[in-house]
Amino acid sequence: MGSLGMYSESAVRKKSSRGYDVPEGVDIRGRYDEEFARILNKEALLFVADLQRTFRNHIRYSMECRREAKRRYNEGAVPGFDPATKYIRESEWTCASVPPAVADRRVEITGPVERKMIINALNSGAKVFMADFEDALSPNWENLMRGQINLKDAVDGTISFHDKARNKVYKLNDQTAKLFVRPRGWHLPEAHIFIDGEPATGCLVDFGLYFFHNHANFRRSQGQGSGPFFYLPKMEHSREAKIWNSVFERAEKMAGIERGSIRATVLIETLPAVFQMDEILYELRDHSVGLNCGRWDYIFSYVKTFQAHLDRLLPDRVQVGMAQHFMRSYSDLLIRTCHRRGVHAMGGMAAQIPIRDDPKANEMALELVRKDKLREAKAGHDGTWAAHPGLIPACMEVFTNSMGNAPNQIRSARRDDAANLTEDDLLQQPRGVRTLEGLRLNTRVGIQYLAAWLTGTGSVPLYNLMEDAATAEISRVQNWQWLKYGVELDGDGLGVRVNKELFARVVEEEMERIEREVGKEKFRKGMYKEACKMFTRQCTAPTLDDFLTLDAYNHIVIHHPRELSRL
Ligand SMILES: CC(=O)SCCNC(=O)CCNC(=O)[C@H](O)C(C)(C)COP(=O)(O)OP(=O)(O)OC[C@H]1O[C@@H](n2cnc3c(N)ncnc32)[C@H](O)[C@@H]1OP(=O)(O)O
Ligand SMILES: O=CC(=O)O
Ligand SMILES: [Mg+2]
Repeated sequence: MGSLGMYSESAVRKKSSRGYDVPEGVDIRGRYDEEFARILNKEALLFVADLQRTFRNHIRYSMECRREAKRRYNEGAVPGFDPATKYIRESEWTCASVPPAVADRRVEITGPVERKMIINALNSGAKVFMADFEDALSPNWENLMRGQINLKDAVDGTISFHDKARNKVYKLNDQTAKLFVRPRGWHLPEAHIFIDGEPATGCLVDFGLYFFHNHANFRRSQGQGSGPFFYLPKMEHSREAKIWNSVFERAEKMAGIERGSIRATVLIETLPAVFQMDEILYELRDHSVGLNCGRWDYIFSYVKTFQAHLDRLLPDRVQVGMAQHFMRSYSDLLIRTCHRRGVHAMGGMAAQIPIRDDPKANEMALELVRKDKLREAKAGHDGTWAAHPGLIPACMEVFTNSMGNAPNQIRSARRDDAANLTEDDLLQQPRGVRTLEGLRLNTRVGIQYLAAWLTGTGSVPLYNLMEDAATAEISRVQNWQWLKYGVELDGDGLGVRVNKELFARVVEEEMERIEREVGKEKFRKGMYKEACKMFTRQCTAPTLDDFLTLDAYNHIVIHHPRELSRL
């Protein structure tokens, strides 16, 4: 448990906030629950408030810089390497050595912080489980607070789950995966916790509460003396990594643990960040365990960054794979950068999941996953992601065949050849066609994903693929761009220009198809109509919303006493 020594007496003064016992300046507007109150105790809230107060101006400035960069890209600029930080890219330095507890990360499973899934993931045979508050989670109050409770029980080793329908009890095995936690991105507020009259920053809430309650137990039971471990999403610049580094240092100081105990893997999943990989590792050099190719957000970011560049339109979403030159270049440069700096270069997520009712289709899906993992292992990645426990044996086999008994390829796959990759390689426009069927699929997937998200589910199987916030974003921004610029699509061999009338017809027809596919009852009870309205607005808006989940978030914020609230 943390010490309160660094905070003043007045700051810990007791004040009631809708039943919660809170420090001065903190207001909890989410539903009261006795179990939540154990997570939201005064000391933990004080720690979160301290992080918020210390870093809020830095965060605000970083978000302003994002807006400024967007303005430049929209005026025709393209991202590139920063001449001012050439010395960081060109000088020789390494990150702190990899903690033994996480030397071998050949397969990592990911999933939302849902109770049964946490147990299944920790028992899955993967080396690491990334518990997700981000792409895979709909961040409503219940999910977030239950997620914190679940993680605490997981770290304590006491987590269990009784599936009453199947009369099955879930418990942890003796051997479990190592836990990493992914807090939300910098852009998302937490509107159920106000600090000094403003919504808290979502990721500081996720990180702060998890760290406060678990650092000691984690280091004892999981980290072999180091940790806790994190994944950091959606950064666009090393200044954002610098904030995380300072957050970690402050947390270590509060906990009285050695500097460099906390370790994090940064997802390189925005286009600007690929030009900042050395700089990001440099800022986090005492706290880093590598980088990861977050390919889905990366594709989303390519469209978003080039939203106003008509000469850089993407083909249909299904055609933008890792074999495209710009994607392969990104993965190769990430491997080279990480290995030069002595840390893991993690691969990403293949979208295929097991198909239970069709063995032939299942084998084809597995084969696609194997092929993707083989490319990653041969390229020099140290491990990869799996979306489902059923994929772990295949991923494990591919990486073990490639790496043998070595825990990783940090020393053996230097990939110095990738040092020659240029800005042009990283930005090369992907090849492929844009089709009416692509517009239809984007629409069908986007609406169904949003409908699930609004009802509390952040990752879903759709058409035998995993869909989450990152994959759904591609559907949204691609539709927006095609509509905005009246792009010509291939519609069964005929050129069809996208406009509002065509899109309205596509939306109507795809809604009918969704209703047929999910059944009338589920369609009526679900939030498909609300999702359709939201998705349509986002695709037809005059300016592109930065994130799908920012608008949608307003619809899942519930303040107590019960009232729907808009930020
Ligand atoms: C772009 C990115 O950011 S990728 C990372 C973020 N995305 C994710 O993490 C997605 C994680 N995966 C998932 O959420 C799920 O696998 C889905 C939604 C894609 C598919 O879910 P379902 O259709 O419910 O899977 P299915 O019915 O086959 O599940 C079978 C069993 O596996 C379990 N399972 C499935 N996926 C996972 C997982 N990722 N972690 C742990 N357990 C899982 C289920 O809980 C179920 O357990 P049970 O048999 O004990 O009841
Ligand atoms: O977070 C992972 C991604 O692909 O996006
Ligand atoms: Mg992502």
